Amino acid sequence: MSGEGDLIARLRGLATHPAARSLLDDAAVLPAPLGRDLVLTHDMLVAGVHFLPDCPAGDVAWKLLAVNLSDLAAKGATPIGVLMGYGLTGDTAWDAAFVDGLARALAHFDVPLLGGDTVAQPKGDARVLGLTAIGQALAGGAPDRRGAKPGDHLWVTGPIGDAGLGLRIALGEIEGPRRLLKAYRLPMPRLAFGRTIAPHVSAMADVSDGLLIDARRIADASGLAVTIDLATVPLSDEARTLGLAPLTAATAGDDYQLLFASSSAEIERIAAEQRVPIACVGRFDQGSGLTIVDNGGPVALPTSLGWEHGA
Ligand SMILES: Nc1ncnc2c1ncn2[C@@H]1O[C@H](COP(=O)(O)OP(=O)(O)O)[C@@H](O)[C@H]1O
Ligand SMILES: Cc1ncc(C[n+]2csc(CCOP(=O)(O)OP(=O)(O)O)c2C)c(N)n1
Ligand SMILES: [Mg+2]
Ligand SMILES: [Mg+2]
Ligand SMILES: [Mg+2]
Repeated sequence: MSGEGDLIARLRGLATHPAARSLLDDAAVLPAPLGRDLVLTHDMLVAGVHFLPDCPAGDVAWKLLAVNLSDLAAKGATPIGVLMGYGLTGDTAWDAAFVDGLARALAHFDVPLLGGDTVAQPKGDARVLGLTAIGQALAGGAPDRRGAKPGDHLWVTGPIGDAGLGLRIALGEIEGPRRLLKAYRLPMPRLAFGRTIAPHVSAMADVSDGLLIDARRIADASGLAVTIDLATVPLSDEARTLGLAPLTAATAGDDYQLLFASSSAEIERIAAEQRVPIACVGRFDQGSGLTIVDNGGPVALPTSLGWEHGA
């Protein structure tokens, strides 16, 4: 396999949904879901920024799909299709492994590849990939980051911090169980949980950049203050064994857990029913900004609350 035509020929084998028009047309044509809002998101992955150059191509394909589906999960949406942007670097074995991994990921989430674009990247450039995910909101609409109310609790699904440790394992900085490496390379978007709790939240986002920074974004968007107790950040047993500090976990990012504001008693019932670990990590109040405490005692804010590109 080499070149644009060959890659598209391979992708054609995956794009079997009629809306994809066998990747022979200028665009995909998808019937609009009747009476439901469309949810649209686009996230990119760049080698050296989001994944290490030695990451297996199939895992990169999984992550490209999963991080976008995580944004849909945060809107309580059901995926209905994706469009992919692909940069060719001339490494044809990598391309073939990527397509195989993408096929597995699409099948796992039962989401059709509808189209995309393929371009050559200048020699030596880091690999760049993009994906647009299209979802269908629940009949009640999609939760917003702007809807938190004073007195709402801040909840997060767990664990938090495993992916950050997985990155350190991938970098060879520490040794640790393979499950942590997988948390970094193969995130699992919380689609089913997001869909079920969406009607019971006042605001929701996924945790991509870090628990603290993403919580502050919900607070800022809602015009409120948020207080987070580090003692309640849900760490995995493996992370505890490795001595992960809650503050490190809460600023590491790459978690792809759901973070939401709610005052509903339904939250704990749904989490127990779906066996999704959740933790109440904070609370929204009148005011502005982020305050962190540890078991109620004051803690100074770190200089960085999480990942910001170009910062
Ligand atoms: N280059 C861009 N063009 C248009 N909108 C953008 C661009 N980059 C980010 N956004 C928008 O800014 C908002 C925040 O982006 P981001 O932090 O990447 O969201 P998320 O963490 O949900 O992926 C989203 O509404 C996103 O669609
Ligand atoms: C090689 C490597 N270095 C560092 C990181 C850490 N990192 C890079 S981007 C990022 C935040 C998530 O990516 P972003 O593109 O900001 O996703 P979005 O917030 O748009 O969903 C994190 C935690 C990583 N994932 N891989
Ligand atoms: Mg984004
Ligand atoms: Mg995102
Ligand atoms: Mg980000």
